[in-house]
Amino acid sequence: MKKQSVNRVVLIGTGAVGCSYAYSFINQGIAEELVLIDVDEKRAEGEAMDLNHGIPFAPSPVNVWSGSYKDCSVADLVVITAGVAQKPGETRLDLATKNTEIFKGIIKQVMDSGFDGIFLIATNPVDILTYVTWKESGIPKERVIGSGTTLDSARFRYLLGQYFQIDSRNVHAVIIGEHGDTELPVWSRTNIGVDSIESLLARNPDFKQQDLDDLFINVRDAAYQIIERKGATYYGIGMSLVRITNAILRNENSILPVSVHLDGQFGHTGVFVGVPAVINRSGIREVMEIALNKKEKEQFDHSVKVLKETMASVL
Ligand SMILES: NC(=O)C1=CN([C@@H]2O[C@H](COP(=O)(O)OP(=O)(O)OC[C@H]3O[C@@H](n4cnc5c(N)ncnc54)[C@H](O)[C@@H]3O)[C@@H](O)[C@H]2O)C=CC1
Ligand SMILES: CC(=O)C(=O)O
Repeated sequence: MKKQSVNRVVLIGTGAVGCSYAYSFINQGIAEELVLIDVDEKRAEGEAMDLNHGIPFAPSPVNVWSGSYKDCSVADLVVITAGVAQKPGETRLDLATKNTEIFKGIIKQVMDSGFDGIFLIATNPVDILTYVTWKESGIPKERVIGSGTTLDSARFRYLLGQYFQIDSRNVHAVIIGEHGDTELPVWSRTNIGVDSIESLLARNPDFKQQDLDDLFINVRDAAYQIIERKGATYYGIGMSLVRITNAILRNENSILPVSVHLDGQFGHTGVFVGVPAVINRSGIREVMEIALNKKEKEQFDHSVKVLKETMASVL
């Protein structure tokens, strides 16, 4: 990978998700350069102008401009949020064919620039589009990352924090599998601070398993609930993408549940799916093959099966 003194991130897709990412990116001061690209060039230009007007209030200097695919040549990270989003009633998997076509065009243009950095994908269905990015780009799998179940896990931690009245930053919990209808909570590895869910339920009769089952349904269906109310979701994913960007650019070795290529881990190969992984400046340092109980393993296998069937239908 190239060496340079400043970090450059190129964002492709300046719609609701892309701009929420850009806004959060600037407010957290995480890199020196942010390039905006959209098929709607005027929109990208307008967003760059608007974002630049907030820079006097940013924590550190950042250069934002609307650019072209040539700007990817020396980029450290290309973040893709371009494509179509779900309409009320649509699933994420319904977007697979259309967004795969859009991605083939985008990835070709990025690679034609000479790009040799890391891809971070958010467009849905994210596990499928991350696979498409890997296949079309030829970039090593460690440098192709999907947002996976990072947002779902944040929703899960937030709701668990509300239920147990504990700061969600002290809630250690992950959702794994498809970022979509077949995702699953890893209850066997969920801790509130240093306490397991099992011991919390055993100690306090006010906490009930049924409430936790309902809580997970609200996590799984959160996108439908929000899209039904306001047409799209974007702030949560914007902040999730910035969290992953930080893990990469700051070489954090952070563990986040992202969409990664499995090479035998969890008994699967040839699929991108959300599981915990260690992320640093090289991309995915390693996939964390956490132990799952029997029910979790069955649910995970089903989720992978659905992803593989969808991949077979679009590729
Ligand atoms: N991974 C996750 O957790 C989440 C993913 N998403 C997904 O993110 C994607 C974007 O959603 P929104 O921003 O709400 O949609 P949007 O419609 O607001 O923005 C999409 C942008 O992509 C641009 N675009 C379309 N084709 C393009 C191309 N060929 N090249 C460059 N730009 C192109 C459009 O002009 C538009 O500005 C959707 O697929 C959505 O489902 C949304 C929320 C969470
Ligand atoms: C739209 C979407 O994927 C989400 O909010 O989870």
